[in-house]
Amino acid sequence: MKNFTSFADVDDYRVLLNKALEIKADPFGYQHIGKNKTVGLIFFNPSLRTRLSSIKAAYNLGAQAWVLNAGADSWTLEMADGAVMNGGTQEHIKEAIAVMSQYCDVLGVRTFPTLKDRDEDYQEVVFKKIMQYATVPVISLESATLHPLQSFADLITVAETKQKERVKVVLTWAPHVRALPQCVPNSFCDWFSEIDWIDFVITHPEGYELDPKFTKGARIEYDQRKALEGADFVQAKNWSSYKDYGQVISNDPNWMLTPEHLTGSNDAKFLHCLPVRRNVEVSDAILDSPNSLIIQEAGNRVFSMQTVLHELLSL
Ligand SMILES: NCCC[C@H](NC(=O)CCC(=O)O)C(=O)O
Ligand SMILES: NC(=O)OP(=O)(O)O
Repeated sequence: MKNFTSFADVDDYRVLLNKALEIKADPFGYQHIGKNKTVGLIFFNPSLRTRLSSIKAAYNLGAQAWVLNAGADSWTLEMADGAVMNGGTQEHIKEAIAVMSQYCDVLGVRTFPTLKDRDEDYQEVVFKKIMQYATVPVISLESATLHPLQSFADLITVAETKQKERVKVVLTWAPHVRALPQCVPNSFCDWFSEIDWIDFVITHPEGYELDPKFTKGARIEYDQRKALEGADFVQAKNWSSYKDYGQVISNDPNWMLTPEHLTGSNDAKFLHCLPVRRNVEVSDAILDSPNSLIIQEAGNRVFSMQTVLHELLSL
């Protein structure tokens, strides 16, 4: 693994997953890996989990971490090649990333989608530019289209919780008050459609189909109840339309997950990447039930990041 930006960067998920479970069992057992190493973290949008779990992961490995909130903490960055910088932008991303690469051994980057220009978002224009100018390995802390550290943490959570060999995992769309990115569901599909011991089903209202590049032929069931039948795990998440890009084309409140929705499931355990809008996406009764894995899942963000850092700092 040279960088960590999607499932495709992982040589063998089984090896990575086993490493994560090993690291979780002995979090401080690999401190030689991070000795005298620095993890750089740059955020172009807000974060609670990714920021703090990344710092904790670096600490567990014996490395130091610094964080830059681009725009807020630094100069206003120019993204366009060939720009005449006589306006509001003060420093070009070209120098900024090259300079930050001087100050770390691995660089974590969070970008964001425009939700306006699908081509620009899905070509990962900003993220690719950063990768081009970085001289150290790059980790996606969530890009315009993917959130691999989240999906890896979700996989760790399912793997350590499941009670039987094969499990059914359902990704369900949920209502929301805003138009949200497709990163988390895209990434969940990118990872979970590849796991040989998972029967993976996606459910959403018609019109919310995700990019087939990420769903990779996974079963789509438009009837939410039917999709949830026999489910062992359910991950709820809102996303805006890919087809009618960035739009909220429908927002049926009946899609909000409640215990009643799960009566046909196999006592399904509940996942959500967080932050979650209570009683809009999911009811309190689900979030606060013993079947809710959301805090354990967020805890596993430390171990997904620590495992990835372990790989990239060992290069
Ligand atoms: N980093 C994890 C996901 C963050 C983001 N959620 C949000 O923006 C929620 C904001 C709100 O609830 O207003 C998303 O869905 O992609
Ligand atoms: N799940 C997640 O990535 O959360 P943050 O946006 O708070 O980092």
